[in-house]
Parts: sequence; C-alpha cells; structure tokens
Amino acid sequence: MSEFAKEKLTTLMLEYPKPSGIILGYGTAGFRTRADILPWIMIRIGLLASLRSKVKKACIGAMITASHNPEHDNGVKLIDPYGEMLDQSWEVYANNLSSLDDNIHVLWDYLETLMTQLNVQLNDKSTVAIAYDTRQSSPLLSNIVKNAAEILNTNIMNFELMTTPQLHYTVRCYNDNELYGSCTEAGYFDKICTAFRKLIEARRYNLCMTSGAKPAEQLAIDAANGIGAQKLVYLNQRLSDLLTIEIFNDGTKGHLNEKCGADYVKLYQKAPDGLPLTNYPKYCSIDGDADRLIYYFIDENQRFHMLDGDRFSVLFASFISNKLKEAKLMDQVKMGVIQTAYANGSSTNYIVNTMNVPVACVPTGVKHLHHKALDYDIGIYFEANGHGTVLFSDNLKSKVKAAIEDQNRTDEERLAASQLRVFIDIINETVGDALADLLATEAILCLMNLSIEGWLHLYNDLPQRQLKVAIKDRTMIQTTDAERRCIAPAHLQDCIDELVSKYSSGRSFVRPSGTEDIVRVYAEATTQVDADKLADDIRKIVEELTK
Ligand SMILES: CC(=O)N[C@H]1[C@@H](OP(=O)(O)O)O[C@H](CO)[C@@H](O)[C@@H]1O
Ligand SMILES: [Mg+2]
Repeated sequence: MSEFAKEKLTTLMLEYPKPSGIILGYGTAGFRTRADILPWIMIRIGLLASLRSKVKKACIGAMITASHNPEHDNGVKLIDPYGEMLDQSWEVYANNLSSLDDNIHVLWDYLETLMTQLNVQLNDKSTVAIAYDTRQSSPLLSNIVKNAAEILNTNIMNFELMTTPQLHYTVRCYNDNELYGSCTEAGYFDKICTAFRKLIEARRYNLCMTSGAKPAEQLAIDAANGIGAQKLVYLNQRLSDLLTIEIFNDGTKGHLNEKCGADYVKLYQKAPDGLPLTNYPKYCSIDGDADRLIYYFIDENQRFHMLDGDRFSVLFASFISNKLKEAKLMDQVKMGVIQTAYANGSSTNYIVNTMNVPVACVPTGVKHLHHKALDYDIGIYFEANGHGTVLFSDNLKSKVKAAIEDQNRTDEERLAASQLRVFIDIINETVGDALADLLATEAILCLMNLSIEGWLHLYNDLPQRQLKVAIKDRTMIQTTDAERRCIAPAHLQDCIDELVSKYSSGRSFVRPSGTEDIVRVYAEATTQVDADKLADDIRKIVEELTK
C-alpha cells in the first residue's frame, strides 16, 4: 500500500494516541465509553468503515453517539448497506483493530493482511456517511473518523447533526438508489409526514362530519436535551394542523439525558425533570439520539401511567392484524412479534392468547430482535425500553399492492390494503425510530379511535422489578434459552426455580449486562410487594453463588 497513506496514518495516530491499558470491545452499542478516551478508536473505526464499504461496494454509515448515556460519554456504531447494524462477523475485525498496540507498523501490517484476506485494494471505491448527536465531543470524534477513512481513499458524506435512525434511513436510501426514499433529511421528513397526513386526514374528515371539527392532537415531548429536540421542530412545521407538539428539555437549559429522556422515565417509572405534568392529555420521552420512545399520562386520580415498548408491540400488532383481516390478507401472510425476556409476561400472554399472534423471544439487544423479525412477512419488534420497529417483507408489500389494484375486491378490502401501504411508509424499517414510531402511534390511535387510557387498558401489566447487582466477575453468570435460564454457576437455576415456584405468576431471570459491569435481576409476580421480594431473594442467591 502507499507510503503516503502510511505517513498520514502515522500522523493521525501520533495526534490521538491510544491510552495505555485500555480495553474496548465492540458491543451492542458499538464502541462506547468516556468521550475523552475515545479519539484513538475513531481512527480504527474509520479504517474499518472504509474497508467494509470497499467489500460491500456500498455506502457504510458511522454514527457518533452514546444514546441515553451521560453527556461525558460518546461512542460510534457502524451501519451496514441496508441500514441495518454492522454484521456480527465484522465485530471480530472491530475488536481485533481495537486490541492492536498503538504502533503504526502493527496497525499497518494488520490492515494489509485484512485487505488481502478481504480481497480489496486501497484504490477501490468506498463511501462512508457520518452523522453525530449533540454532544460537545461529537464534531471532533466524527472528524477523526473522516480523516482516517480518507487515508484509504474514501468518499465522505458528512450529514453532521442527525438522529441515529435518520442516518440508518439515509444509508439505506443511498444504497438502493433512493427506492426506499430520497437520501436527505428533507426526504426523510417528506416520506413520514406525507404518509401520516394521508393516513389520518380521511379519518379526521369523517369524524368531523359526525362530531364537528377536531382540534389538532396535543402532545408534550421530553426530548432529553438531545438531537431529537431540533428534529421534532420539523414535525411541528409540517403537521401543525394535525399534531401540536410542545417540546420540553430541548437542550437550551438542562443537560443531555440528565434526569430526563426515555431511559430515565422507563427505569424510574416517573416523569422527567423539566416537563411539568399539567395540561396535556399525553406525554412522551425520547432518548439522546432519538431511537427510543416512551408514552405516559396522568389519570383523573393523578396516577402516573407509562406505556413502554411492550405496549407498542401490542398496539402495532392490533392495528396491523385488523387491517390484514379487513383486507382479507390475514391467511396469506406470516406475522409475528419479537420480544426479549424483559417483556412483561402480561403482554406476551395478550399477544399470544388474545390476539393469536405468535411471539418469539430472543436475547437482549436490537440486533437479535431485528434479525429474528426478518423471518416474518410482518415482524414487529420492540425492546421493553421503547426501541423497536416493524419489518415488512417484499412478499407482503406485493400482496398489499395487488390487493389495492384488484378490482374484484370490495371497497372496504381495498381501503384497508391501502391504509396498510401508507402505514408502511411511516415506519422506518431500518431501525427503531422515536419520530417515526411517534407518528405511527398517533396514526393508529386516531384510526382505531383509541384514547391513551383505552390503549393502556388493553391488558394489565404484571408488577415487575429490575435490580442491578455488582459482582466480582459478571462472566461467571452464563445463560441459555434467550437468556431466560442460567447454566452457570451450578445450582443457580435450581435455586431460582425453587424461589419462583413460591409466587403466583412468578417469573425471574438473571443475566450479565452487555453494556455495564453488573448483573441484572428481573422478577415479576401478581403484586408489587411479591415482585420486589422475589427480585431481592434472587439477588441474595446471585451474590452468594458468585462470591
Ligand atoms: C434491560 C435493558 O434495558 N437492557 C438494555 C441494555 O443492555 P444490557 O445488556 O442489559 O446492558 O442496553 C442495550 C443497548 O442500548 C439495550 O438494547 C438493552 O435493552
Ligand atoms: Mg438511543
């Protein structure tokens, strides 16, 4: 490879040296840690993005964000050609690059070997699309990714401030010649806003005829002081006659994700700071990079109620299966909901037994849910924390199109099919997207004539408790069966089984976190007291058996 490129890489490495003793792995969230110790890894990820692009002959995305983590953290994740997360087989290269010593010869040798193995050349075409969230550290980190990728002759598209799902969407559009949508932020808003308007305008017109003009739906949103605040403004501009969004925690005062955002609300089951619970029928929180969404409201007795990812699965599955039935397409497509073990048992029960939709359980982490969702014509997935989306197969899309065009079908059947087609356009199929999911949720509530209370009362959650337990080595805990059962340490599962059997509707599991140095305990039971007690009993067993 060229000496010139090697010299440039040397300069960059000298400018951003790897701190001694640091070990950083490419996990569920890509590379993520404190921002001040991240610059060196941005060099390596820039090189990797470039190689991935050369191999796939497609644009690869690099998103700089640490999502719901504090402002002082940051991270980077790569996005594959169809807007999906980096293929797992490449996480190995990411980890290899991360573990190499900070020595130009070592890094250069590895690059040359990898390029031979992957059969790519320095001059092969490559394109990397970069975007970042609002963290102070983001512009510098993104610039290092850019400089590193350019050493391998890569064309850079810098989208600067974007939400994570916007970049996933943009990469997909770029690579499929804009079949999925136009490859700009304007194109993104155009697609989801036009579909939203189409879907609900007719319905609102009918309602208006029967019960008078309907005012715009009102929502108050906590934007976690992150990038979402800037982007929600576009929804307001385009949809103000249908949806009035008041944006709180917009970054002008508070700190990113500090006592606010979807993660905070889900974890503490209470309203965020900076968003007074007055006057609004519905509230939402998104996270720092706007890929998670949580709804909540206060009932007439001043009680706080939260609607999380499980609730989105139920709502989306209800709407879609209604439309499939109305369009007489139900028998021709395979639909499924994908959850993790953290899904409330009541939601699973409702989906399987009341809605008759199959549920698959997979290990924690969006990539597992997304991957499994591809097995269905309609794969609906949400993590309980509010991250999720729906995937529609080509088979489903062509069946829907054929139904719309089939003159032998009734008007009702064709209307349902066309509503389904428009609904597909609101959804960001590449990844969970708070903005797209918000519009999809509002459209469904309007079309199903469902209030937020009505949505909540579809089923009752089982009380649950989650605990974080610090142990000396979390790898001592090993799991199987989509993390629902422990295989190590010995006897832990027997003890869990015995404790769980003492509680009515009891369920509990233990797994090591993939993102924090802790073990998570989950428990649910018929009462909150029982769920708390079960979780605490399991915590003691975990501590005892991992001493
Ligand atoms: C219980 C829980 O919320 N776990 C989160 C958390 O993973 P852990 O492996 O549990 O730390 O972070 C992941 C990445 O953001 C997210 O996908 C997942 O849902
Ligand atoms: Mg996020």
